[in-house]
Amino acid sequence: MKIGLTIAGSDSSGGAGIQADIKTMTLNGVYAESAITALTAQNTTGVLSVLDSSPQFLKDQLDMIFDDIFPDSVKIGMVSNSDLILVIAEKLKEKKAKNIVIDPVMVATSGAKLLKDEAINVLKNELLPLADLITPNIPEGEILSGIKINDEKDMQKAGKIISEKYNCACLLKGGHKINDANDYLFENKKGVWFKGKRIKNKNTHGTGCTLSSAIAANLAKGYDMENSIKMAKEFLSNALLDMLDLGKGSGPMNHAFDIKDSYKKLCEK
Ligand SMILES: Nc1ncnc2c1ncn2[C@@H]1O[C@H](COP(=O)(O)OP(=O)(O)O)[C@@H](O)[C@H]1O
Ligand SMILES: Cc1ncc(COP(=O)(O)O)c(N)n1
Repeated sequence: MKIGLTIAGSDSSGGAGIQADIKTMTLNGVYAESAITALTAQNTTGVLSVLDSSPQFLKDQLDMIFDDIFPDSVKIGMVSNSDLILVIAEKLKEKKAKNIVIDPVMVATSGAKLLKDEAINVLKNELLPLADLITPNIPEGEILSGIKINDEKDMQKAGKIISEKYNCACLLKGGHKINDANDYLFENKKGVWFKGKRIKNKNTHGTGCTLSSAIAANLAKGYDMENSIKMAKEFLSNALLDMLDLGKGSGPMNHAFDIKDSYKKLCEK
């Protein structure tokens, strides 16, 4: 059994964060471990409050994980302050973690800020250089590249800048209304598009978390970067296509679309 680790925040509504990551890794055939950076009180309409883990407690979680069941890949999501970012950077280096996927979560789909302004430079200088892959959305891509992104040409420029700056692969995600949900990978001096049909579904809470943890699961299983992304995008599209409709805002997807019949029976009991 291959092992995936998610280092991220808990989403009380279950659609994003740690909860989305564990479901995604599990349903992609990988055993999931978790180190929780923060508890959020949130639902599909927004984030009410956030309780950060202490740096010492995050350190303890990472020690217990790495010293026992060593993960084959690591996905990092919401980390709201610089002290926690520094703990993660130090531990990833100390433990020689591999296959590191960083989703540089800054703002939730609902609009809530999940990364403090003071932490952006620490994220850029200490954590991103450790990544094998960074998966920014368009607004995050603008902050990391320093350029405005208005079309697919700009996505290509920004993806190249980010990849070269942090010496890793960069998957710039096009979910934010620029195009047909096409994502752009820049890796080893070359770019490739992952085409996606935009699905008419307002329930996109947790798409970024789901994509990055599916990629991490595939890397854990030994797939290369391009195939890991291709399969992860398929998984995400299928979860969106299931048209689950929960909550008053932008709701979660159905990660368990693939086991629907047996799952449905369980739900009916
Ligand atoms: N309506 C949609 N239909 C199909 N794919 C989508 C849709 N919205 C987002 N995606 C895909 O979901 C993934 C996450 O993208 P995005 O929403 O940009 O990230 P984030 O959740 O970090 O803001 C990307 O692969 C993107 O192309
Ligand atoms: C704990 C946590 N982590 C990440 C996200 C971002 O997810 P999304 O941008 O898809 O809302 C979130 N809403 N909550």
